[in-house]
Amino acid sequence: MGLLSSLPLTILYPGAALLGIISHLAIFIRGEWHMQAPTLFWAYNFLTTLIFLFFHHQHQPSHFQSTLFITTSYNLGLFTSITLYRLYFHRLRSFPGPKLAAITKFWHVWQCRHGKNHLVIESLRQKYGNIIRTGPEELTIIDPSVPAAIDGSRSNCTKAVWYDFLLPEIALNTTRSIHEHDQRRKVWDRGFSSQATVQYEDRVRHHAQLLAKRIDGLSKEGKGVNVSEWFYFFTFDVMGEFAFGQGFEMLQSQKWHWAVRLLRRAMSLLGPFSAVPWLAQIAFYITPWMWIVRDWLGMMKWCKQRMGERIARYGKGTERKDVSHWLIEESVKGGTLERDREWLNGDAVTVVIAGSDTIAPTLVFCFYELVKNRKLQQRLREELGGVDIYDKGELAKCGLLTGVIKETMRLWPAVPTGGYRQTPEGGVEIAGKWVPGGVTIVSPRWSLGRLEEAFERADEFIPERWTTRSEMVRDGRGFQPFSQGRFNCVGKALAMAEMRFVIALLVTGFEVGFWDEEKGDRLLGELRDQFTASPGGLELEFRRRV
Ligand code: HEM
Repeated sequence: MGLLSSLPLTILYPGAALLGIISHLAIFIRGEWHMQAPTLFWAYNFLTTLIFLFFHHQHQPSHFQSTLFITTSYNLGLFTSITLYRLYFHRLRSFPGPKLAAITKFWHVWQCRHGKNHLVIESLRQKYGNIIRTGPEELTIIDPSVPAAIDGSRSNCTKAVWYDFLLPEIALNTTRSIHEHDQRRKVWDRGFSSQATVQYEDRVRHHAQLLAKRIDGLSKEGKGVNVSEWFYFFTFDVMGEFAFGQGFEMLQSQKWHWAVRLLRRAMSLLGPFSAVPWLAQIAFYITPWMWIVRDWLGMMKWCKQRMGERIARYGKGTERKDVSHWLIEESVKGGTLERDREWLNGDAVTVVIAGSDTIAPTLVFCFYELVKNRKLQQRLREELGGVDIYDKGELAKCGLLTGVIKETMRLWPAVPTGGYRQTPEGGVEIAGKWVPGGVTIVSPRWSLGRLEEAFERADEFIPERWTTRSEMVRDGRGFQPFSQGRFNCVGKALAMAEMRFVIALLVTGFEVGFWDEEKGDRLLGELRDQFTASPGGLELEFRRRV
């Protein structure tokens, strides 16, 4: 510090700038830094305060100004170096894309401020083609071969930094360690074996019937049904039971449960801020009082308490088997219940979000398509006419029903752009291009489903492409609504069975149309991509069939 005071400011400022350049080239250029964000934040603040106090102590008349100039010089050096490097020397510099996106992910945050990442990427595709540099270290590749390249059995890709977003919470779908994931997945697979899922089906049916009853009630009162609420009430109630053996009782109370409300508000954070996981770390550690962070932490606390109660019920003979039963059983058997508490809490939240926030939007969009095309609705009803809809096997054989669900998932994917992967250290060839290691790959289902080279009349809803008109699927490799490989959806079979049953129950029970002036404008206009799709409101008329 003595040296600092003897140096003239004309040397001090360029010196600070040089230090900025050196810290980029020697330190920050390597590895991942997002998890260190809170530490760096405090370290920078601490050093700035130290410099300020030093100048103050030296009775410098302009100690505030000198501190400001030193820190600004340092940051100028650091960020100029980062900018020049990312634009002109980076391994991805030859890939096309917006210049600002190559410099900083804040560009993406700004573009996604309204939660429309799926449309942002579509417009980039129109402008730059199918391979776009959407971040300093990120490529978005819209090609049917990408899902297999990043998730297929021969892929060595791992989950990208995005999955650290929710740390310190840990869960099956967020851990980035392949070893940890595979160990945990074995436990989950037991909870989703055919023997286990048979026991959940009763609960799905019970809640679906309650949903139909509520819809019938509203119809008798001459009211429209906002399916963007009711389908969520249904799926969250079912998944609450699977996770904690206790639903949210929204179908009963006919209103949002406060914890689900918190969860959905907190999920909106994933829309714009998915691009900058380090900012989420700063928010979690430094500003836990911020409203949106508070929502998330409040919801987590609620889930932890429910999981605590669920554990207390384990083995008492009164419990009904749910997903948690299998997760808890594994920990009890291994004598690791206390050690596994973080996993159990995180996994419980995963069941709730992964199971409800995916099925609900798929059902909403499915009914949107069925009311737009009443003839299709009628044909579906005819197909279901002679079928025992309570027989899962019979329903699975209904080609048009499955076609309608698949076509919904193609055009309106529940996970529109999410599922980011990171290339392995040695790099990998994707869509005919060599991609170096450590690069995030985005393979957006929203755009893949709309590729004309993969689907004939790609923008049209034609369920027959999955049944009698298979020539309309030119290249089906890109259609992976449940993902594939080791990270694929563990709840796929359950989800398909659940969706088939609810659709069959409602289509055979009701004539469904738009309510009043409704045309679906809000549904699409307010649709947000926040890892899962969050549709706007959709008011429908359900008329009980005789
Ligand atoms: C329409 C329904 C569903 C769709 C479209 C869907 C889609 C997906 C996708 C795309 C992934 C991969 C996500 C990623 O790469 O980060 C995934 C993973 C997962 N899903 Fe689903 N899902 C659905 C329903 C369910 C249900 C009902 C459950 C369970 C109750 C569930 C549980 C999970 C879990 C636990 C994972 C993580 C698997 C792992 O990392 O090993 N999903 N799902």
